[in-house]
Amino acid sequence: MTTPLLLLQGVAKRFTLHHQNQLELPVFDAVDLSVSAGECVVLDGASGLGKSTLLKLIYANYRASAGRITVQALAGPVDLTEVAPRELVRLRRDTIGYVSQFLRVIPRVPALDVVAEPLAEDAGDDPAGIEAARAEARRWLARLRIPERLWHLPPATFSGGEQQRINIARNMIKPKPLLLLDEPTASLDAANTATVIELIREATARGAAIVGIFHDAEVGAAVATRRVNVGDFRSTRP
Ligand SMILES: Nc1ncnc2c1ncn2[C@@H]1O[C@H](COP(=O)(O)OP(=O)(O)OP(=O)(O)O)[C@@H](O)[C@H]1O
Repeated sequence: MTTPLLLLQGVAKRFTLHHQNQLELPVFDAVDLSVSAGECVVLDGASGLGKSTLLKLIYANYRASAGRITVQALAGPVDLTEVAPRELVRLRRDTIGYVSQFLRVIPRVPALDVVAEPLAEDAGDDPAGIEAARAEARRWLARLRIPERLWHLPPATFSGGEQQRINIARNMIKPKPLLLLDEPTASLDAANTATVIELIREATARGAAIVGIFHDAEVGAAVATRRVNVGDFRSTRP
């Protein structure tokens, strides 16, 4: 059996609401989940059950209240529940990708460079590497149908769907072993949704492990290799 790329063992999550007399809001009692290379696990469950919370735990945006979250990084396994900040930055650069619904706009940086940045960063000062990163960014922008006249403008004024496509390109351009997708097609039209389905399938085909949330049932069905209901990880319903 191959080692899973991502392994959650007994993961619990409670939020403590400090402005409400330290009220405890339990979300997960015990999450046990293993995801291997080439799998696309689609998270199901009614609104508020904890789908986004689970992705944020895996991305280490949220701290688990108990349990272990192990990811296979280049240098070996890492427990995300006790990772140091500097190691987390490295993991997010090389191992864990996260596509949220919204682009965090970087003022004054043109779309082409926003998309090229993850590859350009690895190229350092090597001009050929930087040009290769920008060439790859052009391919992603074209594939996601961003009109060429927008490539040299900062995405702050782009439409919701255009910003979402820039976000997808930026976060998928560098192939990473683990990819977390939080409704990547929420604002996209049919043609671009179809392209994103292709991109997700290509990522699983190259061996990425993917965990995703898709409110569009057709998209979820098109990409899932397995479905998991997050309601199974809690004893109480909200
Ligand atoms: N930062 C937070 N502080 C307090 N409570 C939170 C926080 N983040 C999420 N929650 C609570 O955790 C529960 C799960 O929220 P989450 O966003 O993960 O649900 P979801 O299944 O993704 O919902 P939806 O499908 O509506 O997006 C909700 O009750 C929510 O209010």
